[in-house]
Amino acid sequence: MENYKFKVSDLDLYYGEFQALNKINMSIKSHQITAFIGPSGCGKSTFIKTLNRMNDLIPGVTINGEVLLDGEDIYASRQDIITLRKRVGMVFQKPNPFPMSIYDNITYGPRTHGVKQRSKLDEIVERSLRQAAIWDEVKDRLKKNALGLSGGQQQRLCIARALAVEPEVLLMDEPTSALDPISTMKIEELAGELKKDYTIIMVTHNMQQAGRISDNTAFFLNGEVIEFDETVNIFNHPKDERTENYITGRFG
Ligand SMILES: Nc1ncnc2c1ncn2[C@@H]1O[C@H](COP(=O)(O)OP(=O)(O)OP(=O)(O)O)[C@@H](O)[C@H]1O
Repeated sequence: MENYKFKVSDLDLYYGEFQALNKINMSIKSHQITAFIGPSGCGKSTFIKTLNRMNDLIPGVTINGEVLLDGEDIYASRQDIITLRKRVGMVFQKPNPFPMSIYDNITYGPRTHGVKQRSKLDEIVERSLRQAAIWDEVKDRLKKNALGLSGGQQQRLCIARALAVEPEVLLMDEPTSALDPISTMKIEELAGELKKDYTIIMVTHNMQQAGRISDNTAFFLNGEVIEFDETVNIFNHPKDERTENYITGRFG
């Protein structure tokens, strides 16, 4: 049997009367990078947020269908959102460090989950920052405010913060769109490293990026998944004409 982390069936999402997602069916494999591409407003961000329940608590949002994480329905009433968000972490488009020290940014999540011992917190800080490939740049300034870091460093700090609670999945919503090319390259390399330990799901506007780093790609259009396949197939032999038109730059 294939090793699927998420299995999404017939997922619809409405903002009020407006249907933003229409019958999404998708199985997402563990320890791979899955990319979501498609023109602006097609539902990529809305969909990625359904995977850790970031939008069903918005007033007026209705969700139908099923999202299984390791076979368990994350929308079942017994599901605890705090636990879900610990398992499925998220990094946003704009780096959003908390206005506090680098050390406190990283330890915020673990402390919330009850880790108090100083030596344990120190260990988490070093491990997370190393995993996010930023340890060497910040190890001598852990007590300095995180807002003093560059944009690219802030984004790697946010990745480290997400990793500090040892999630299983990392959702990334256009994590490099606010970054320069060198920082972008670092985050792409990092994603490639992290997939050994985590399942990574990423929204990107940048098709070259999807082509470079993802194993699987879903093409979204008007709230539907038009095509979902291995990235090499999506880019070299798309089955749907709309996918082909999009990846060859004919619209979007
Ligand atoms: N909170 C909200 N309330 C009402 N409509 C919303 C809300 N968030 C998104 N939408 C609408 O849902 C649709 C999908 O938006 P979404 O942000 O998921 O698209 P996207 O593919 O991620 O776009 P982009 O690439 O521009 O970020 C859009 O028409 C958007 O206007």
